[in-house]
Amino acid sequence: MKLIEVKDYDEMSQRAADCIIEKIHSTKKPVLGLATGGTPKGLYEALIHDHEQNGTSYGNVTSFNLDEYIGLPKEDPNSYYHYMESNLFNHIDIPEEAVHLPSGTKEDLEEECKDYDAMIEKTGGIDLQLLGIGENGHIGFNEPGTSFASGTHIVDLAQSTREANARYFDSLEEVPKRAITMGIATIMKSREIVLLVSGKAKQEAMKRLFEGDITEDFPASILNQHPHVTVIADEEALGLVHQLKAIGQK
Ligand SMILES: O=P(O)(O)OC[C@H]1O[C@](O)(CO)[C@@H](O)[C@@H]1O
Repeated sequence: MKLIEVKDYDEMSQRAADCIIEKIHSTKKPVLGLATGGTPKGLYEALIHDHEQNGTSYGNVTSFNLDEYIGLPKEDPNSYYHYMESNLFNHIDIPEEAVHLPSGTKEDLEEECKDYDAMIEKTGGIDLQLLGIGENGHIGFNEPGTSFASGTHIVDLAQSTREANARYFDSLEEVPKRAITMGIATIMKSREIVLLVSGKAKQEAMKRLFEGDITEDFPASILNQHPHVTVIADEEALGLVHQLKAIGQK
């Protein structure tokens, strides 16, 4: 894994935007894997700014999001579909038919999982997958214990994940208990992965990631086996990693 150490959230967002813009310019029909959560919001703002100022076009881009809550329709303000529209898609020129999120409202969710993986394959696979990380090491909504062989699937959300995401809802009770997520194997098939990490709350997760033990108890650890991962992390997130290095150098 390549590590880019940055000062703070804003620098992380700009560096990540640069990676994506470069990918769009250098790829004929770029396929982007996109993420939600608090972490990529600044990156999306930077992409919108660049689109407005420099005219970077998303006319040839196809996107696949990592995950969606089960039971929330697209219009729900807490659905990830709504998040993507308001934080990115409504402000760039990506064609409506080119954006994909797994649906959490289909009657046959098992079929939706299979269709989602098939659709990614059909477009030729993901060129660049953006990831955030949960404090427990989840990527997408793949909670600890998820099989590394998993394709897109339905998950029961960990209580800690529901609590962390309750800040976006009126109450914890309103946070859905299940989600549909790209699996670990789906994510690992991406040709390139960019993991964004910011803030003190992610220190422990960064320490575990860079310690390098690969275990399903810590889903992000599998990234150590991917040939092309860039981690863009800020000083706060790297606090414990720096301490580890300092101890190793003594
Ligand atoms: O970016 P945040 O809000 O810290 O969330 C981290 C991770 O948790 C999720 O929001 C899921 O809980 C992911 O989408 C994200 O990558």
